[in-house]
Amino acid sequence: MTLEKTTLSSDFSTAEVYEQGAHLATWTPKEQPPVIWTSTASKYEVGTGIRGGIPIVFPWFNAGRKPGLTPRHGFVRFENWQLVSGPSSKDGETTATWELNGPLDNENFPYKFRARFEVKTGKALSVALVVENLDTEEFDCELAFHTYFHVGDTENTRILGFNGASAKDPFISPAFFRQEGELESAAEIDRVFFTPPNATIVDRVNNRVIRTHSENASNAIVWNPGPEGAKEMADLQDDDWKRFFCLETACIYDNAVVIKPGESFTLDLQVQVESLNPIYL
Ligand SMILES: O=P(O)(O)OC[C@H]1O[C@@H](O)[C@H](O)[C@@H](O)[C@@H]1O
Repeated sequence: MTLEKTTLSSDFSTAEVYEQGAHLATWTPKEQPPVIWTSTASKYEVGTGIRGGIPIVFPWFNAGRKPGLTPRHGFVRFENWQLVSGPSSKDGETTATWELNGPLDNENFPYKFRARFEVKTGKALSVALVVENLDTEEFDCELAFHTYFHVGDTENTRILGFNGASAKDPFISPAFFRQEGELESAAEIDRVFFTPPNATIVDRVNNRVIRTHSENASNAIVWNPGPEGAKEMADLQDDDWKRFFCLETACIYDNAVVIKPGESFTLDLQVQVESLNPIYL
């Protein structure tokens, strides 16, 4: 069975969003390489996550904050979301919205909720995940956009914005540390920052910078599997670790969000691309 996909085209850029997971797979500004990347080895199968794009992580991140939470990164990326509005175009931007209603069949999150994923593609890409609590009890949850960014060479990429931030990195040690200096490579890293994902990605090979901004996120995570990790992942080509890294927009760990009955929380992300200015080299 093939996965249903919607294409949002605007005067400036194109986005493709799959119904399964409301998964934005690509975002490509006109006459440029993709900014949001998906693996050519990705499987587009029912019940299997797409390797790339913007996987929506909810209601827990990774293995979650207590034992026994499966699947990794929550279950909504494997569910079919419904396109409820759009795509519609106005003033050079195209928008569309998908919706998913819970509870779903997961004993670890039995609450009634509505999740909406809003996409706007134009000169910039804007996405928002709005989670509404329709239950009689409050719940807490972790949320993330696990975004895969395309760069020419992860080892020749700078990521500016996390100098001085509190951080944790399982590749280094389980302890907290302070990020000293900017990230001078986007390769072989799994680092959680306790600061929002307001960053400038300097891609010297594609001669451009990608800017990311979020109003409501509390954490940023930078992840790339490196050469050994990529070999172990069936839906990545062996050298794909050179072509992408994830910069995640998140509220995780102690920044998990409590949503009261009748209230909602919005996780947002804006992505812009511009030519490389030598001040960033
Ligand atoms: O393979 P998944 O579930 O899409 O997750 C991708 C990666 O996500 C990262 O956040 C994790 O730290 C990695 O361990 C994991 O491999």
